[in-house]
Amino acid sequence: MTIERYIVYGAGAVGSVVGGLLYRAGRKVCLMARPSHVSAIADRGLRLETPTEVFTLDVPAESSVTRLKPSPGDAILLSVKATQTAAAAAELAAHFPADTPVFCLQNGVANEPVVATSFANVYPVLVLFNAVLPEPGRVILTITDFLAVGRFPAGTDALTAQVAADLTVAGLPTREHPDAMAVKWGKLIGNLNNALLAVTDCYWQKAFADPAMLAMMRAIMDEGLRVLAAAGISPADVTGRFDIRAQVEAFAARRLEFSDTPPEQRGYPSMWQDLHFRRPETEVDYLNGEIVRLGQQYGVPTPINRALMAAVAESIQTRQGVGQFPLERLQARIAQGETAS
Ligand SMILES: NC(=O)C1=CN([C@@H]2O[C@H](COP(=O)(O)OP(=O)(O)OC[C@H]3O[C@@H](n4cnc5c(N)ncnc54)[C@H](OP(=O)(O)O)[C@@H]3O)[C@@H](O)[C@H]2O)C=CC1
Ligand SMILES: CC(C)(CO)C(=O)C(=O)O
Repeated sequence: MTIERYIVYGAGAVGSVVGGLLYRAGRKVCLMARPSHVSAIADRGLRLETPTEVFTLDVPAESSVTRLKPSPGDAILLSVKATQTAAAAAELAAHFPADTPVFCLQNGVANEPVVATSFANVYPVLVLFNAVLPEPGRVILTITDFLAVGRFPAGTDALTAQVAADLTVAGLPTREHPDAMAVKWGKLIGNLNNALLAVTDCYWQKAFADPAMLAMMRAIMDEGLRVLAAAGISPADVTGRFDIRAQVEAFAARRLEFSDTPPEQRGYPSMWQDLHFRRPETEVDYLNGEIVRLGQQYGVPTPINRALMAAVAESIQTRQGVGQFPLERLQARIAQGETAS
């Protein structure tokens, strides 16, 4: 099979960037998005802002899959939050044949197994860029790095090669990886910090310029790595620079450069966006929650990730948005948890 059309299911921040750039590169694309985003795109086009360019795209967008006629060259790029994966997979399975390839452009490690119960060809995709959808019809790509794609549960094939090539031509450098789930475990360790930045109201560049935030990020990731080691899970090193501690050090060395990031270039993690936009839920159960559950199973204490989960849950419950737990408050909560356990 050759992919002839990309259907982006759940075109929010990530899906709009990927779908928009693929469309701009001449690929056939349809975004499946919420009605407000679809009508803004129909009225004014999709405004895509990257660190170097701003352009508007008349990319096709629909709010229901029932408006699409399935075709043998279709591939689905799934970019809903992990909390929405089961519902998305059920809707997709009712409309598309079971051999339709589904690429999971999502964080966490729980999406692919769910999608694989309905679809035979499932592909984990590592997304290492930051995007924000501040309002319907407008998406901002703030920090760009690279993507990686493989088959689920393992391997690569002709479609991973095509997707890597298509995304790379579109301006999103993408490599194939034979153990993409191990790559996703590695990404999950970094994503444990999403909760920290959300509850302290911080963006990536500022966090990497702040020694106290760096120390906390390291403690969060170390706890996660201890749990994975006990569980026998080896997160993959995709870049050759994926020693997480070394990365933190490297970022620390760029402190001055990062401490002066203009507002439009600030990278806020997806969970910060969830709290900021007062969304009803976050992915915390699929990120820090994985570590807490595995820690429980393998007898590794996880007071830091537990405290982060509780802080995110409390922020959602009170609907007070980001920044409800400045670092000192969070540290006090962690200490309380350590004493209690
Ligand atoms: N943003 C980022 O920088 C990055 C995010 N990621 C990961 O990528 C994934 C997507 O994140 P992100 O793009 O930020 O999330 P968003 O919430 O911005 O995008 C998901 C979109 O899908 C929509 N949606 C859900 N169900 C449907 C449906 N049935 N039909 C149409 N639209 C639907 C949601 O609408 P609604 O909100 O109304 O439910 C939302 O607009 C997550 O797993 C995230 O962790 C990975 C790397 C970077
Ligand atoms: C890549 C990164 C860390 C970008 O913020 C992300 O995965 C997220 O926001 O969820």
